[in-house]
Amino acid sequence: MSSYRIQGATGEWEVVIGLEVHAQVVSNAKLFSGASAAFGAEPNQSVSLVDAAMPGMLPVPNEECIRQAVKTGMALGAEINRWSRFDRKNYFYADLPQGYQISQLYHPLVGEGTITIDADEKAGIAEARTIGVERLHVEQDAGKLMHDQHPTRSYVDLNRSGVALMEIVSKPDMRSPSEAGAYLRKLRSILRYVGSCDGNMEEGSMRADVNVSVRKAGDPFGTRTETKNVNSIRFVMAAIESEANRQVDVIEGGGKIVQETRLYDPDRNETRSMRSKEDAHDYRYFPDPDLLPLELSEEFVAQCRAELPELPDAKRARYEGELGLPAYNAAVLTSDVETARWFEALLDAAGKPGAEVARAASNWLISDLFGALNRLGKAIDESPVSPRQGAELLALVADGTLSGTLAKQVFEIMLETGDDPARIVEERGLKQTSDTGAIEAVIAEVMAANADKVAEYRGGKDKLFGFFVGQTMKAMGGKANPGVVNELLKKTLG
Ligand SMILES: Nc1ncnc2c1ncn2[C@@H]1O[C@H](COP(=O)(O)OP(=O)(O)OP(=O)(O)O)[C@@H](O)[C@H]1O
Ligand SMILES: [Mg+2]
Ligand SMILES: [Mg+2]
Repeated sequence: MSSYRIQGATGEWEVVIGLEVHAQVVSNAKLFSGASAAFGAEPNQSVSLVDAAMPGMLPVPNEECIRQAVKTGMALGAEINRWSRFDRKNYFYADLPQGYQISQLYHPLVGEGTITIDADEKAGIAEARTIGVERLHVEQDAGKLMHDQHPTRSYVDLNRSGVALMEIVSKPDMRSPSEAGAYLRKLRSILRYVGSCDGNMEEGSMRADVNVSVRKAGDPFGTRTETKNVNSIRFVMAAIESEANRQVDVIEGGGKIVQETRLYDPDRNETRSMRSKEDAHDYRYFPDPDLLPLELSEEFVAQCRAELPELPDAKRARYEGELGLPAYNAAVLTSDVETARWFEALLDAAGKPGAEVARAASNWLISDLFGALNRLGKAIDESPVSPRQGAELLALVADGTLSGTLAKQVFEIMLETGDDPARIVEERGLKQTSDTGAIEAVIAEVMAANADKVAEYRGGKDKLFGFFVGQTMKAMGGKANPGVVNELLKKTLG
């Protein structure tokens, strides 16, 4: 269990967190209409008669959206309900032309599953934890109101109206802001592996409703508040922290927590009441009469399962086991699907090498390539160096053409010019030399110029060996094979 506690006047408080995540489904068309679901179109350019709720229009479920949700459910290790049903959730708001949202309350598409979060000592997560997922259902998104386009009017953009969302509801299993952060990162990673949601929180394609309550350890759960539509992991963590502290203050001040919807204000780092229980919506849920229940055939379910890619936990275990990578490398390389893809393309280009080369490749990717991408402010799928070029560079190191130092120089030139490493080595004469005659000649010069140090070394000052290596390498412009230099120095110095 997490050791995260809030210190109040009356003792320590435990924080209980449950997250409802809305994830926009990757699909060409919307959940019940053929209009485009793409982000970034001009306002109201992707609106069909169904999305605008014209009278007499009938919804038709988009099989692709259902497929994405089923695959996501499978990736969460959840039960897939072969029979589910759509319900109308009725409420009145200007961004909702139908006057109701088609959702699934009573019979969701996906039942209970789990998400495992890793131990993270720095974040105070002592050991890996399995967080329960209550359900996953599909529903329609609403449109977007714009209040900043005109001094006295609000505009509505219905492009998002009817786009498919997956609502993924966790159990109240998290106990600290860090655990909530880790849960969201892991969920986002899984969604991206499956390809069912791009997980882009800035563009709003993944957002979280944050349910928080506090209690003394061992007590029953307290009353929760729900902070709606938080759009970054950092804000989710901050909202939990501030809301939990607020609740402790209220309770210790003799007050009561009311179950209510709140909003997080990042500028003031506080949550504010949006609507309280008294004016809580009665959504008057009922089965949508325009839609038949969803019945999934065995073939459809089997096909979804067959399409499921290797998922982050399995991939990581394979990297550690089959490829023999250190645990840290395996974790870093699998945490995000683009990185794993790049790494696997690198291994493919290297001809599916054994453990030693795989490890060298993983180290190079994590330190050199990530370092460079960081500097350039680029994501891995925008890397100026391709996996094939990376593999070629690593091969030049493996066959002794390049030393580690030279490889770094060549890599810098690759980043600048986009050229292949072999060509750079050829054109700029950056080859490492193992020519013993040339190296011996340089060693002789170095020893002549440092006769005093040679005497000290021979008198027992072993530490000086590194000095001679350094001098020799420097005199050879970094191009000598360090193995050969070491060997020859040992022989010559005695
Ligand atoms: N005492 C509690 N403290 C913190 N979180 C809780 C507590 N009880 C329930 N939760 C969490 O609150 C969330 C409830 O979500 P759910 O979708 O079931 O209902 P809802 O919020 O009432 O409905 P809506 O989808 O309309 O917002 C879940 O994530 C659950 O884990
Ligand atoms: Mg909910
Ligand atoms: Mg809710």
